[in-house]
Amino acid sequence: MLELSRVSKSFKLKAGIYQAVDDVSIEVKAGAIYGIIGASGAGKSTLLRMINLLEVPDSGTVTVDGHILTEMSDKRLRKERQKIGMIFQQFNLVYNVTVSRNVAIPLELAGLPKRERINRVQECLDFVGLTDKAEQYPAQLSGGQRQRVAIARALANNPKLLLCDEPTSSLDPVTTADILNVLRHINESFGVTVVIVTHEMDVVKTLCSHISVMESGKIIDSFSREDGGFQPAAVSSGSYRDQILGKAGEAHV
Ligand SMILES: Nc1ncnc2c1ncn2[C@@H]1O[C@H](COP(=O)(O)OP(=O)(O)OP(=O)(O)O)[C@@H](O)[C@H]1O
Repeated sequence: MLELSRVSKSFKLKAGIYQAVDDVSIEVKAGAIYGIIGASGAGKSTLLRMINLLEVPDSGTVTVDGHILTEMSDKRLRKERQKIGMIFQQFNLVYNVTVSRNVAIPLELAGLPKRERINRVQECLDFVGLTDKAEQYPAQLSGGQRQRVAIARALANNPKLLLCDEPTSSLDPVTTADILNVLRHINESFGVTVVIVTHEMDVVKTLCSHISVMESGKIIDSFSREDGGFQPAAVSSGSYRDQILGKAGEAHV
């Protein structure tokens, strides 16, 4: 479904070049919920943003659903991006328009006729349980409700892939559990592949079938709980693997 092959990204800072992502390769199978965990500054968000080319890699290739995004024209890329939804820690809603308009915006950009747009907005708001908030403004909603609007917006164009950048880091534990359930429901109901970046151990523990640990711009460990088989860590990721799996290999999702 998704393949990052030897992607790197550096930023020019006053102090010099900073290597945020360093020669990373990952493969995400269709239908997976793939977690990327690591400390602040490890390069997780930069890596995630390279999947839809919000951040253009310096080198390496990004392939989504058989299409090589890194080789596409801008026009083609805009089209392909419609198949990739994204949600953020700070929701990134448009605050001066209503909830329903927020969800409608990607449909307008995709050129969907008005009647179909209205129906699709309603479907998406129904799915996240916010039908009654359609004409409210984001500022009138709680954090969890705002993230639900962002999820509805991300789902509007029926994406095959949903990218989640610290989606629960601004939320309390109860609301976090609630949003994780919505993400699981999207994965199970629509077969949407989910890639989630987080520094919260509980998020990957409860949600993810595959996990990569990131440190200093590199993936230092990757493992899966799906088939009970775990690849040995290239470099020990110590507490992450142990805490996620319990004593290595014993825990199951
Ligand atoms: N646009 C940018 N310009 C300069 N430096 C950047 C830019 N984006 C990210 N960085 C730097 O790259 C490093 C990795 O950032 P990134 O946000 O990918 O890490 P992260 O693991 O997601 O951490 P966090 O959870 O704190 O966001 C950080 O040191 C950050 O300051």
